[in-house]
Amino acid sequence: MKISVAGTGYVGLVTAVCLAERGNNVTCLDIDEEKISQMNKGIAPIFEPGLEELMKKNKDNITYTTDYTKAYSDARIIIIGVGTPEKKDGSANLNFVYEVARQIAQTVENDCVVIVKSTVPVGTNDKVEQIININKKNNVLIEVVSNPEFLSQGTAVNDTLNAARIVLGVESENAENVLKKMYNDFNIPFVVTDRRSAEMIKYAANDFLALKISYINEMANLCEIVGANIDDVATGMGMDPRIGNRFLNAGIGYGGSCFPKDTKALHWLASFNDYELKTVKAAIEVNENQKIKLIKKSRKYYDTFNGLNIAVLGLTFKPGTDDLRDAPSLVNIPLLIEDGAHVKAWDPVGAENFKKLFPDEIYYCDSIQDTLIDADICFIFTEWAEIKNFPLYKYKELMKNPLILDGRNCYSLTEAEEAGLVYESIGRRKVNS
Ligand SMILES: NC(=O)c1ccc[n+]([C@@H]2O[C@H](COP(=O)([O-])OP(=O)(O)OC[C@H]3O[C@@H](n4cnc5c(N)ncnc54)[C@H](O)[C@@H]3O)[C@@H](O)[C@H]2O)c1
Ligand SMILES: O=c1ccn([C@@H]2O[C@H](COP(=O)(O)OP(=O)(O)O[C@H]3O[C@H](CO)[C@@H](O)[C@H](O)[C@H]3O)[C@@H](O)[C@H]2O)c(=O)[nH]1
Repeated sequence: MKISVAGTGYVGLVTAVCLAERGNNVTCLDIDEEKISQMNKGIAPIFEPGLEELMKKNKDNITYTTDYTKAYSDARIIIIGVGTPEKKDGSANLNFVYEVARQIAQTVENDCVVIVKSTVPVGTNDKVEQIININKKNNVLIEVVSNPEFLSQGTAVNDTLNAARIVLGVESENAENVLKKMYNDFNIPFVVTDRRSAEMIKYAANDFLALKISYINEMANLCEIVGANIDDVATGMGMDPRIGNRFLNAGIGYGGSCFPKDTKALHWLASFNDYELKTVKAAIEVNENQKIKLIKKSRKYYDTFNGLNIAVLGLTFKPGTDDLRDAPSLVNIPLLIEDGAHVKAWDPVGAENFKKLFPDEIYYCDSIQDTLIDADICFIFTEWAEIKNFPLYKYKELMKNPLILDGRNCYSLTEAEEAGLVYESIGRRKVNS
């Protein structure tokens, strides 16, 4: 049974490769010729641990193409994994999804099931089905199913092969059976529901996690004011199984390709339907402020960044990925530059992508040590293991002023104090203060 996947980003490519790993023949389609040419050479176009190895292992079961007729005409399952980025008003841009729907309608020659894996607002699957039915050239049955994706970047392969659940939003028994067969060898529990509920599950889950992060960040902000320590507060909260200890890391806010846009898209959808999602709105507002928290803290030490040497450790929105979408670095670094700072930065995998956006404005270093040389301040935006394990105390002499502003609580307060660093982190009381 031929499976085709539209879009070879984090979701499309990982899904395709994992389906191949479970014994399926998969065709990957993208409009980006550069990506397709790289993948045809066995190179993964994104940094995702384990992905390139699985691409190589399953190369005989995966075809890469830019030709949608070749991908769709004889496919029995087509998975849509194209982007649904944020529009200016916060709503989701569905143009890529609808374009794929039109291309499917023009080309499919057999009965087939179309799986919408992209994150889309409630009602989008209905619209995809309409577009296909209005435009289809051949007299075939094309069913549309919602099957949202829950993988996280950096652990995408493992998350797909060992997901907590597979959500199937179906409107017919046939579609349900086709999907259950495709996922049979994954041995993961199914949640079977209607299409609209499946679409809603994805947003409700992401927004809940975003809310959890904004909540702990607000608790951290209050801890700073009243003299408590967020590490201990989070530990104490997280041991209650009703709360759980994950997603309670305070910091400079959530970034990435999902939480920022999915909170705004759900809030927009609610407003469009005359309902105000107050909790989600609060999560968004808290996150916006949290992102510039370190800059605010730095004002205690400097009125201006003009002429200062600033070291930046970590550029990506989280460790384990080369993705910069909505990363706090993208908000903070322009503020530093505009104020006249000389910025040097280090990131183990994200520097190349950052260079495409800021080719000359900052200096890219090959090591953490080089970044620290002569720095007046060191900002930490991402908790890469290399940064967390770096013995700052050994290298503090390299800095002009050993002031560390840590947005990801990478070091223990005791460790930092003993090392003689001036160390500011998020939501933690200074030892003996
Ligand atoms: N990134 C994640 O961690 C993640 C996790 C779960 C769900 N999602 C959702 O999955 C969707 C995809 O996200 P992503 O991060 O993989 O996106 P991405 O931007 O990394 O990849 C999308 C790909 O689709 C391609 N594309 C655009 N139009 C196309 C067309 N007509 N035919 C074929 N390919 C086309 C683009 O060239 C690009 O390579 C989004 O809706 C996102 O919200 C993402
Ligand atoms: O305790 C925490 C956990 C995360 N974050 C931040 O939250 C953002 C998102 O992190 P994470 O959820 O690990 O990464 P994503 O790859 O964006 O994955 C999220 O978004 C995907 C896209 O929809 C979903 O599929 C995943 O389930 C969901 O976790 C990052 O900036 C993290 O630094 C925190 O600040 N504190």
